[in-house]
Formats: sequence, C-alpha cells, structure tokens
Amino acid sequence: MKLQLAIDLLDQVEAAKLAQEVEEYIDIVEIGTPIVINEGLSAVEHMSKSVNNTQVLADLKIMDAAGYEVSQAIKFGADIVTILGVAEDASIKSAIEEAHKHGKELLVDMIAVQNLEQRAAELDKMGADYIAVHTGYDLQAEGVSPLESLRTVKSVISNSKVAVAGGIKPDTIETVAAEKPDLIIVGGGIANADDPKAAAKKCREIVDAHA
Ligand SMILES: O=C(CO)[C@H](O)[C@H](O)COP(=O)(O)O
Repeated sequence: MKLQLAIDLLDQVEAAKLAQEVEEYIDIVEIGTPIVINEGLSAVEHMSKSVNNTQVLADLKIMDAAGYEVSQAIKFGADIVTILGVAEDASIKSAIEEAHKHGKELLVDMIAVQNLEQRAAELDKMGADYIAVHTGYDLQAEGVSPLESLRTVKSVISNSKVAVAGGIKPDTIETVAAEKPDLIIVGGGIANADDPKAAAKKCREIVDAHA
C-alpha cells in the first residue's frame, strides 16, 4: 500500500519544501489542481527536481485533449497524471496510451461519476493504472466519505490499482487502510497539520501496518 501527499494550497516553492520535509514517509507527492491552475506545469517541474525517491503526480483532472495534456505533464516531470472518469472513452484511451508510451502511469479520478460500478469496470478493462474514488472538497463539506465507494470499486475491478482520497486524516486513516486500497491520498491531513512531519510519519506507520 502506497501513501501519497496531495499539496493543493501552497505555491510551488512552499510545496517543494513541504515534500522534502516529509519525503521519507511518502511514496508519491501530488501537485494539486489549484497549484497547476495558479502556476502551470512549472510547478510539476520544480517538484520533480526537488524530490529524490518520490514519484510526482500531476493532478490535472484532464477532461479533453487528453493525449496532448498527458504528454505535456510528462515532459515537465510527472510520473503519474490524472484524468476524470467522466471523460469520454476516447480521451481515457489516448491518455493511457500516451502515459504508457513514456513508461508512466494514469490515475482516473472518479469524482462526480454517478454509475460507479459500471464505470470502474469499464476503466479497468481499458487499462487504467489507478482508479481513485474521491470525495472532493465540496462534498466533504456535506459530511460525505469515500469509504463506501472504495468498497464498491474494489468489488468490480481486477487489474487496476485502487486509490482513495477525500478528507483522510492521521486519525481517520486507520479505517481506510483496513480496506486495503493500493494507494491512500492524504492532502490537508498532512499539509495543514501543525506538525506535517509527525502527521506524515503517523500515516506511514498505519499504512505499513496494513500493507
Ligand atoms: O484533489 C483534491 C481536491 O480536488 C485533493 O488533493 C484531495 O481531495 C486530497 O486532499 P484532502 O485529503 O485534503 O481531501
């Protein structure tokens, strides 16, 4: 089981500093969508030059022009790129093809997907590397958690890895890890903690205990 730190609300310099501070505890660091919107793919490039043994994920949440956007993210140093599960099959397929052409991976974000079981099975067949259940910030505010969706997706896929994101904190990660996803994504639970290093360490210990 891998642990990903999602960084959404810092600038690229602060994000790289935070990644370096907690690097020993994480497998993947994400340059979140807000950073890409604010600063562009140079934030991905800066992160990829700042970390050593950590994969860099560019959370582009691609919806169209997928092959091109994946190729650009990879050019700027991304190891994993995200696309939305609600995108057209043609977009998903060209994104997967482009990522794999470069030996990189594609994560499909299931945010706002209504027919979760059916879509996860389709994406699994298409060859998505990761299928990520995700309760976004706007639904987190309504008290929704991604746990039920995680169980649903796990039950219908056989090849893709399963990731989970959405409001996971050091004191709630245990319940998520017990479901044995392949990847747990923690954003604010580490990035906004008073002591991000201690929060990352705690998450790592719990992830490893369930691996
Ligand atoms: O993609 C995102 C928001 O769209 C976040 O990066 C993801 O939800 C993880 O952050 P948090 O743990 O704070 O919810």
